[in-house]
Amino acid sequence: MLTVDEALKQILSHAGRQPTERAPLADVGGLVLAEEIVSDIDSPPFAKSLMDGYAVRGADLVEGKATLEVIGELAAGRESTLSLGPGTAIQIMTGAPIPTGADAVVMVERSNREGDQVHLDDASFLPNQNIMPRGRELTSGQRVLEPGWLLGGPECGLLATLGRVTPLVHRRPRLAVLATGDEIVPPDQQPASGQIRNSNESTVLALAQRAGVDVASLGIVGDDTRKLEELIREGLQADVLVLTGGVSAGKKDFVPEVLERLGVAKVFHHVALKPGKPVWFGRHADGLVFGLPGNPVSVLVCFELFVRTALRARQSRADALPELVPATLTADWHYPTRRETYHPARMRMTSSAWEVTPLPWFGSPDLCAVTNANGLLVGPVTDQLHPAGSVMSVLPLRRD
Ligand SMILES: Nc1nc2c(c(=O)[nH]1)N[C@H]1C(S)=C(S)[C@@H](COP(=O)(O)OP(=O)(O)OC[C@H]3O[C@@H](n4cnc5c(N)ncnc54)[C@H](O)[C@@H]3O)O[C@H]1N2
Ligand code: MOO
Repeated sequence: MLTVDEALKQILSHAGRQPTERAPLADVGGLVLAEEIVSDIDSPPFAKSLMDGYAVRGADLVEGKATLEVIGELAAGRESTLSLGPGTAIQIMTGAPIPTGADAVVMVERSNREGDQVHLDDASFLPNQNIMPRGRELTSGQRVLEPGWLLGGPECGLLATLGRVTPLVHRRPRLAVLATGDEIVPPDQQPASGQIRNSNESTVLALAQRAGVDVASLGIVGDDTRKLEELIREGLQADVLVLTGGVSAGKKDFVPEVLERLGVAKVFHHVALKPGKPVWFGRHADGLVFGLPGNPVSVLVCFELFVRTALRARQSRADALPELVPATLTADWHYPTRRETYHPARMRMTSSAWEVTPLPWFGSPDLCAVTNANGLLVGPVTDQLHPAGSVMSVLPLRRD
């Protein structure tokens, strides 16, 4: 059986790429850039004042002191026609262009104005202070963003600075989810004897929405190959189709055979993972299909490990793989397991490191325990006890 690491490598190599498109800057937050961005401007475009105060010639100040004649005023947004001669100052606002002749700005708090005269007293005065030179942030011709970068606040702000209002991005992935199983009923229904409500769809939709993906729900299909085929066909229109249930060894576990019959090429089935062992992954012409085991925590773990990685890889993100963090066990943990286990846990940052405490948990159907978790503690294959103080790996569960 594949290990989790081997399965992740398979996902990276089969993920494919989302097509690229130009999108309005207002819509690209959370998407991934697909072009190199080279600045065609200097920023700031002119030397500007970083403070409200007086533009001066450093040579006029002795130990930060001078009395100067104020010859004008400069607000941000105005171009300066004034120039500074010996013994003069110009009142200037933050963001305004530095006038010719000035080489420092003294903050207004260090001044005392009397009519056209200003007395300056700035004990910490330094030449060139409070001026941001032209091109200090970036210069024309400088490469500022690379393909594969996630567009967050600073990146979108920088694109706006450069006037790049329709950047080339990887199209937002579309994910469709289909829950399978005769016993599953919609959450707004009262389950009859032997039935349970569909929790997996809501779990997957919420995780996918938070991952910045467009989502569609295909509802529930019973264990009926003809109906399954029909709905899977519809689901294959999405970039990523996620099915839940019907992938293990039961007599009605039809999902793998129907997928293969519809031309989805199996990449793997079964990973040495708990929960989530029967997970199925395949690809077709334009997209990917995950058959997640029906148990609710298997769905969560497989989404965090595999679906999220695929979504990131399809957008060419360099950080596609799950990022585990080291954390110190707060108490002895005896968890003998023959499959690498992702166990609900609470992480806490101390002054110097992460600590982790496994939570009480009754296995893959126990979703309730996970609502208290902020991480999945990785239990390696072992029958040995992990003593308190051991450094373990944890997969953080981000809720923001
Ligand atoms: N003989 C074997 N039996 C099982 C194996 C195995 O290797 N050999 N694997 C076990 C493991 S591990 C898991 S996990 C489950 C997964 O099985 P399936 O993917 O076929 O899932 P189902 O049997 O359809 O459902 C499992 C469980 O989850 C509940 N479920 C299903 N869908 C939903 C939903 N949408 N919302 C909430 N709960 C759902 C379902 O009622 C079952 O209780 O197989 C083991 N068996
Ligand atoms: O792997 Mo199953 O997901 O243990 O419950």
